[in-house]
Amino acid sequence: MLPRKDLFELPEGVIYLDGNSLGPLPKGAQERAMRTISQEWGGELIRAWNSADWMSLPQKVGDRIAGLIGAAPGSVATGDTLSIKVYQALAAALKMRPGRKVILSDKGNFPTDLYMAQGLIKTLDAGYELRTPAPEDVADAITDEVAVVMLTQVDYRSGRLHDMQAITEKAHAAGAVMIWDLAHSAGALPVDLAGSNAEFAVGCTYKYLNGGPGAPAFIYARPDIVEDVEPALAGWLGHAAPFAMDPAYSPAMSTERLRVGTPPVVQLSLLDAALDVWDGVSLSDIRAASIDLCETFIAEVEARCPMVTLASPRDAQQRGSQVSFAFDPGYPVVQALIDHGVIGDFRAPNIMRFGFTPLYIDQADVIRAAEILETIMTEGLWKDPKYHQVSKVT
Ligand SMILES: Cc1ncc(COP(=O)(O)O)c(C=O)c1O
Ligand SMILES: Nc1c(O)cccc1C(=O)C[C@H](N)C(=O)O
Repeated sequence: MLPRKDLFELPEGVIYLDGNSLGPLPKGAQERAMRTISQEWGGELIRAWNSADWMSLPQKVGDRIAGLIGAAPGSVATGDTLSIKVYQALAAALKMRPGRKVILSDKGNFPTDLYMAQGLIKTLDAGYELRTPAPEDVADAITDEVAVVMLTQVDYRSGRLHDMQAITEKAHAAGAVMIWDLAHSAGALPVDLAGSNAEFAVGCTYKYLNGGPGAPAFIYARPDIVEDVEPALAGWLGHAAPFAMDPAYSPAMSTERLRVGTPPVVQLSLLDAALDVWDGVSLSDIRAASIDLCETFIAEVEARCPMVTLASPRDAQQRGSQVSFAFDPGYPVVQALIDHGVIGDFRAPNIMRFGFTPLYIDQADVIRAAEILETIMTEGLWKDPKYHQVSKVT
């Protein structure tokens, strides 16, 4: 059943190992976006909110994402950016634990998650503290001072996987609220969000869900607590009756209260079409194929390139759907790889990062990518000065 390369627009001659940063364009998505623009917006104008049912699109897409992360229909809202959703989840979670002053994350978390916590702490000015131990020390750092544990399940740099079930249980045993960032999990591996019992989860849709650059983010609130969730950003589309235009805010009685303003309709319809590639796909099959691809890549690269060091967990069960290698200087090596048709990316200070997406990457791609890396390393092609010019986006 896998891979399903024919469902994607992939440029000829490119091995794309960066779907963990920006997924490729699914074939139906372009047509759907064009239809939304020309027929719905162009032809229907404002009537399209009803005639094309734009108003239901955020919830419809939320339900499709819910199906991919082990959440119940109605428990996932879409819109805004992941940074905003992190802020909302954290602000709501802190309100649920008055008297506790510690936010626990880890020092490997993606910068925006940490910045959101730092910014919120400053805004609240109520003595909150952000603690960021090493990822492997998080479980031991969960104490009864902790209000919220906020972690990204798969570390964006190393691919290290937190044990969602065990950490959530530990957080709850200590009386803390749990927030998971699923940016590098949704569409990458099976997630049992409802089974984990976490209160909140957030994520983006432009990586493994292939929603395109700037695609809307998502937020989950556990159904049994949602009516107690206090929205920090009380936007009109999170109101129980937006078109009542009531000057007083009254939140929707569902995760919809975590919506803020007007949904990005073109991106949402594109994402809706992009999610079609998951029809009939089992995430357990994806996980098994992803592990095979990662294992092959590690074995091939280690056999061919002794100068690089594995910077991801060696145990596949402790790793998401990416493999990182450390090398100094990694940046020009990645630029040379891109120039030779293998797209991965570089993360400072010295990480060469490769994402494995079984929907459109197969074993032959992985072996070819390792061969090209070997040529670049053994022939020193990366030393060419043109690969040392630093771009804005790495
Ligand atoms: C774990 C994680 N959180 C947040 C973000 C970014 O959030 P935003 O979509 O708001 O840029 C990323 C990637 O950019 C990420 O990997
Ligand atoms: N969101 C991105 C962007 O707007 C530009 C370049 C990269 C990104 C990313 O998503 C980076 C990604 N979260 C990472 O894991 O590094």
